[in-house]
Amino acid sequence: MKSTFVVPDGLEPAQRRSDALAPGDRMPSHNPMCFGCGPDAPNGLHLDARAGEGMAITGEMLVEPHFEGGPGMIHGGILSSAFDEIMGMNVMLMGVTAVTAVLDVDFAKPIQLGSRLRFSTEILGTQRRKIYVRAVAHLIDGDGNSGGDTGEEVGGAHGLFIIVDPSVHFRESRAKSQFASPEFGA
Ligand SMILES: CCCCC/C=C\C/C=C\C/C=C\C/C=C\CCCC(=O)SCCNC(=O)CCNC(=O)[C@H](O)C(C)(C)COP(=O)(O)OP(=O)(O)OC[C@H]1O[C@@H](n2cnc3c(N)ncnc32)[C@H](O)[C@@H]1OP(=O)(O)O
Repeated sequence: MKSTFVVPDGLEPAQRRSDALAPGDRMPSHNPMCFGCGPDAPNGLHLDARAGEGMAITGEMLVEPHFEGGPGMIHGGILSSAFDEIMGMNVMLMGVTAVTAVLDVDFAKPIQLGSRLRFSTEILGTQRRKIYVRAVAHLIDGDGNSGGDTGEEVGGAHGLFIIVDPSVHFRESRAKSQFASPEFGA
């Protein structure tokens, strides 16, 4: 994978929260209408994410016909959104609220509509409020074999997430959401 994103040396290891989900458990959606993970978002990605070992998680999604960019191909913004979402969900393992400051995506290979993608993502470490995350996307083979990253690697990403106080960060916007829960300052 090619990237110009710089991960600083000397990161602190990220700490998994004591009550984090067990490996293999489905990661809950943080908002039913979230474009990335919300089950009720009508045109959303419907990413299905599972907790992994350590500071890692995995996720899967189907490249639906309405995710088209070039003829028969996924739109680059859709793949970017999927990386943003899956890395954001990864940060949930730490039990903090963080927002994306930088998203760096390597569109390594074309991805056709109808493909199934498997994401693997891991928190690399932290530095004060900064959380560095790395992800890769593989095709799942046509037999539905999602047990491992056996398919072709088609993309990669880095994310820099910044820990925020949700009661401050979402103070003005949360009234616009039907689903803002108390931790967002409701
Ligand atoms: C879809 C939205 C979901 C939101 C989720 C939130 C909570 C949900 C709960 C659970 C989450 C579960 C799943 C999440 C799923 C998906 C996640 C998607 C996340 C998003 O999609 S979210 C939307 C896009 N996102 C934004 O809407 C952010 C707009 N933005 C800002 O709100 C500010 O910009 C902020 C807060 C980022 C920083 O502002 P600030 O004032 O708090 O902090 P400050 O500037 O002091 O930076 C502190 C340190 O970060 C370094 N730093 C900052 N920016 C940098 C950059 N660009 N490059 C390199 N370093 C940077 C500084 O250099 C300093 O570093 P140092 O410690 O070394 O000094």
